[in-house]
Amino acid sequence: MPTLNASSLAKSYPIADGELVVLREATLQLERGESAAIVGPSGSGKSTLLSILGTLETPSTGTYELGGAAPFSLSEPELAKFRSRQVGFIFQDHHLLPQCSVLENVLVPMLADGAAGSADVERAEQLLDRVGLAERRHHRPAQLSGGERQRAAIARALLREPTLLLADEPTGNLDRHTADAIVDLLLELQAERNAILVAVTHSEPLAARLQQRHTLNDGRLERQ
Ligand SMILES: Nc1ncnc2c1ncn2[C@@H]1O[C@H](COP(=O)(O)OP(=O)(O)OP(=O)(O)O)[C@@H](O)[C@H]1O
Repeated sequence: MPTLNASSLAKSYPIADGELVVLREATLQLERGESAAIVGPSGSGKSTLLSILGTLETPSTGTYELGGAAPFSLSEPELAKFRSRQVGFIFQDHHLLPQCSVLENVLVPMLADGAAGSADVERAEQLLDRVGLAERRHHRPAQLSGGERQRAAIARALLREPTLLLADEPTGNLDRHTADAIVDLLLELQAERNAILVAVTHSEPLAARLQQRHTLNDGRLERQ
């Protein structure tokens, strides 16, 4: 069984005169260490698929297993713990908390289990060192450049050594040079940790560097 095993995922939302079908058929299988790009036109369901893989949304039909577990059969509190341990999220807009320092932001994934301990702080500091932000750990996100904020977001996503890294347009707000450096860093860290990476992107340079390429068209996912 592959580590990530998504089979015939579909998602629809109720609307006034029936239902809106956003995802019709998405099947995706990835082993640890593998990466996939999800490309497709705006509104084709890419973010919806990513939300299901990240267990933030439940599919209407289909099955999903990650690391041998079936997350959608867990209770809500168990699912929240599963998600914080197994999935790291990187968004286009970094989603860092503006009132917290970079170090505090990197520790946010520990909050699902209560407070962060001294070993967590040590790991967060090592990660910040690894992403080149050691000197910036007590700064607020507003004091960082766009590329530095994305480095902090990558460190946060990796803190719990998740099985799955999900990235939604991770280079969307960056210039080409900064974007290339962020992709380099992301792929290096993914390889070091043997994690799965799934990235939704309109960026051809990013998609070209991932192993699998899938296109979503009108809610149907096809491997190319
Ligand atoms: N909670 C919701 N309720 C109703 N419709 C929704 C909901 N979430 C998404 N949709 C609709 O589902 C469709 C697909 O949205 P989604 O954000 O997954 O597309 P996308 O491919 O990621 O688009 P983009 O590239 O523009 O971000 C859109 O028409 C959107 O309006």
